[in-house]
Amino acid sequence: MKFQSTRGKAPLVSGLQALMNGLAPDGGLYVPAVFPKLDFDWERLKDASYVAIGTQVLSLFFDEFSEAEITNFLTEAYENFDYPQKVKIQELDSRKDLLELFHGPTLAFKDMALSLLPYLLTAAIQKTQHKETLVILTATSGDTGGAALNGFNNVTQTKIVVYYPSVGVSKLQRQQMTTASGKNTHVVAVTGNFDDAQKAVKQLLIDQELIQRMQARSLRFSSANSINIGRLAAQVVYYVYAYAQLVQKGRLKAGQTLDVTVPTGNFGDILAAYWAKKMGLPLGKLTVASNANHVLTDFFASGIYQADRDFKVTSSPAMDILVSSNLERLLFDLAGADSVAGWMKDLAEKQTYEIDDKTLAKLQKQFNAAFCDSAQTSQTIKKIFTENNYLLDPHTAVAVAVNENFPSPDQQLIVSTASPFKFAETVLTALGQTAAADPELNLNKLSQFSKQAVPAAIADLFTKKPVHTQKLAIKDLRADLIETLGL
Ligand SMILES: N[C@@H](CCOP(=O)(O)O)C(=O)O
Repeated sequence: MKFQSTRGKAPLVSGLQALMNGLAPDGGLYVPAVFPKLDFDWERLKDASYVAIGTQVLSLFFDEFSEAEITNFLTEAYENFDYPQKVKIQELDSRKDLLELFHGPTLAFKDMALSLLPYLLTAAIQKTQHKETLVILTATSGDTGGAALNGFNNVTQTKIVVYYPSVGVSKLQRQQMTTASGKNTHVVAVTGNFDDAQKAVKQLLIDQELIQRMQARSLRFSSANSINIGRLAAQVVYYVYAYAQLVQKGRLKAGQTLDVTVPTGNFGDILAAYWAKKMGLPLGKLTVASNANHVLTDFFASGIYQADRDFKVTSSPAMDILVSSNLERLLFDLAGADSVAGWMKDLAEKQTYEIDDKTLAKLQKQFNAAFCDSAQTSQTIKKIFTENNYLLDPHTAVAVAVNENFPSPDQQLIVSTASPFKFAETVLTALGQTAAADPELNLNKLSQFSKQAVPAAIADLFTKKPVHTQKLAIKDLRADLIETLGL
């Protein structure tokens, strides 16, 4: 399998190369040159394990690895998940199921890909006989950072660098990042928002002067964000697994249409659903659920992407994003590299672009999009707890609320991206409880109120002392990297 850039100006590369590069040298994102098709034998798949389905899907993307190698990566990556099947399907009502993707070590869906990416990357380094250390640049609005730091913790031949916004992330997300103990970690709070950090990362990844200095020190950039193809491929797996499980449970007949709703920020998770559909999975409408930063809702309605607007800090911080990177991959699929290159140039220069009517019509045929503000998010948390005795985190609550906007005859899958304990303060307040200033106390309060145990993965998190206390302006990140890497 070869990979091409969405902007059409970079050479075709192998899967191993695409994994290591992270971003294509022309600033575009890697996509499969020819889309693989899955063989859906539901009689067999309905009883298959997550690892077995993962092996089948990932072998199509990364044929440089043997099936046995991929099975080993997946087995080891998900070894410490707190749910034996790795992801859980939770029935909400007769037509709706939640897909819980937060049973990994940092309690967010990011663990699904970021527990695996270190295995894929280190194997790619070995197979291509590269001697360099990978410097993995990562921008986060809260969840990716913790998951990347955990996944790459002390992984040989890697150094993991995380930039997070100093304002907006939850106390628990901050604690996960600032207490990362790996010797290969560098974590910086930035005085800017996620978009500023992501823009800086993308610029650094293709900074030729820096790349040359790195080469002289036997260092090489990669990324742990969903711009990395390894993230996307790993996320396709859970849609296939979820479908198989719904068939197994009798919630779906093989071949029946399943609609999917995804709380969306950087567009990686919903793009993975679109790719699964392209590979032949019988998915229907894909619903893009946004919070008060509803740039995507407006775009799907009008065809105008308008990033130049107020950035809002909301109760669903991981989705506080105005420039959704992976939308570029979707647009490439619908309109091709020349159009994408032009739109991305407009976005960089004018913070806006407008797609043509034909592309907009194609988008609207496949996607719904709507948003929900923080007040509706709270109401949804309360309603679902009262009616279903089920605790939603704020991001999932956004998706549950938005899903209500789109009545459909088809079965619904709503992606549940984080544990409610990651956002205990917000969840307690939504439930009418008084949240304390002390985040550890809130974990216990939420546990008592909901009669659910605090997840073991975070039980002693607040006993750890933060070791990463650096705070920098975006303009100083390059100089800091030069100093940190000894360039
Ligand atoms: N929601 C993310 C933002 C980064 O997205 P990614 O999927 O590209 O890593 C976060 O929580 O950091």
